Amino acid sequence: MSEIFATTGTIAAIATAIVPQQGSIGVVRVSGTSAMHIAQTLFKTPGKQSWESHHILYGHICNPETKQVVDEALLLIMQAPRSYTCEDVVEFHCHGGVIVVKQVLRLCLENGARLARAGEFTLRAFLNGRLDLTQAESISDLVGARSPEAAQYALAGLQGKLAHSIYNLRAKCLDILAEIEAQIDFEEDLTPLDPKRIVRQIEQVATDITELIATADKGQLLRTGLKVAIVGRPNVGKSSLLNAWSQSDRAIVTDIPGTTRDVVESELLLKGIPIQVLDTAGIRETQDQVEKIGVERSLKAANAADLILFIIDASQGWTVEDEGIYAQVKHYPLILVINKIDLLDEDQINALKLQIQEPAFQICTAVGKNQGIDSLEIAIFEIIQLGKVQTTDMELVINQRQQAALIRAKILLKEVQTTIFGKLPLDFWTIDLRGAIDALGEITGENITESLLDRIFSKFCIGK
Ligand SMILES: Nc1nc2c(c(=O)[nH]1)N(C=O)[C@@H](CNc1ccc(C(=O)N[C@@H](CCC(=O)O)C(=O)O)cc1)CN2
Ligand SMILES: Nc1nc2c(ncn2[C@@H]2O[C@H](COP(=O)(O)OP(=O)(O)OP(=O)(O)O)[C@@H](O)[C@H]2O)c(=O)[nH]1
Ligand SMILES: [Mg+2]
Repeated sequence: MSEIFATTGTIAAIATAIVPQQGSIGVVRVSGTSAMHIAQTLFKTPGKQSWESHHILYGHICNPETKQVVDEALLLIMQAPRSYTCEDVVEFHCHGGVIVVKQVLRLCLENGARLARAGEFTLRAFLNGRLDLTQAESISDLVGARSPEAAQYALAGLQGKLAHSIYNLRAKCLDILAEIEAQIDFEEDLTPLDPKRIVRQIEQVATDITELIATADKGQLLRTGLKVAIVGRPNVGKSSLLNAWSQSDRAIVTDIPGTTRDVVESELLLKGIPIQVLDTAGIRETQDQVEKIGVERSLKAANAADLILFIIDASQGWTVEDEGIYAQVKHYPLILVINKIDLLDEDQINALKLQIQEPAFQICTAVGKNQGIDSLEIAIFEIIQLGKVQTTDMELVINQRQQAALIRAKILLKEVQTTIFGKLPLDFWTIDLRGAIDALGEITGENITESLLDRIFSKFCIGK
């Protein structure tokens, strides 16, 4: 057994974010058989207080060797199995900042604990049966959530919504498997299986799996967000767009072409999806050394973006320069932003629109007047949902690991159906069905390898 499976030993870590000279309270968490002993060694209470589970004690944390007081603090005791890890847990609630919590952690390490690895508290919670793997992953998502919506989905996962669906699907597969195996073992005594019914049952499971798979894109968007680059020739209103959209004065706006020299970033949320907006230097042929580098950076930003907002100045029409830039970026997901429409009347706008056939997604704005941001957001939403199953009514989202396992399960279920249609012997039906059951078990952690656990939990932060 590798070390990651070892739940022996008492672990300790700082559980709160540590920021020098900040944070009013800092928590050091200890879990394992020596936790209570460590607390009793380090924590001195005035008078008599009861050391009971789920009680908080007031006192002082002292260095047992020097008798020096390190902090005035609170101690929270949670005795096994009624704790996060299902082990004995004690928490020292100290004063914040870095110095005190580090001293307290060190005292714990000097008195019988070892430093916890990343995710080790949650790993123990998983190994001791408090959480399944999807719930453990949700904790990591909850801590890392970048929007309230993302946090809400993570919480749904923590409460077992996904685990529940997967258990149900796996149970259905197990029922089908049991029926086939009974048929193999007691062929003479049982009425023959109806292949059509089995195929139908498998189809139902596969359909449910497909629905779950469709939530992965949304999960991915909520987790990693979207990188959006604004590109176009100088003076079309790129920086004005960044400012209007992020409701800030992040970028400098002037009527001098070539104002923006470097990539300017701003973060915003669109229905819970974190969006990193990059304003770039206007693209043009230039002899200016600094501007040249800026233009290179613009193209690089466009390259690295998930989506490009290609912006033109409506009052100038679709120019040769626009055409040139468009040729360089048209193979990316792209929205054409026709800006400064306040300078045109309706007929002129319509004429311009007729002239521009290409990009499928076009919007008209006057970002200098704060107009059109709503249509931009609608267009973005359309482009990222394009061609995908509507997932808004699903109250859960899956991650890429879960998606990979579900895709494997689905492929194997299709194989089972092919086997049944091919009239192969019953033994053959069970092979891929077992494979699908294993793939589903990998999601919840019923069927899991060490290296997979290692990969999942090492992504956590220390103390979680
Ligand atoms: N101070 C502190 N806050 C925290 C945590 C923690 O470990 N410490 N958590 C950690 O991430 C989260 C809460 N998770 C927890 C889950 C279970 C138990 C627990 O003691 N459960 C027992 C008792 C329940 C009861 O009395 O009914 C149990 O389920 O048996 C504690 C915290 C968020 N806030
Ligand atoms: N009338 C009108 N003017 C606008 C609009 N948007 C931007 N402008 C003006 O256009 C000029 C250029 O705007 P910027 O946002 O600096 O343009 P840019 O594309 O970032 O320019 P560079 O950084 O030089 O590439 C400024 O004078 C803006 O006030 C708009 O919607 N309507
Ligand atoms: Mg600019």
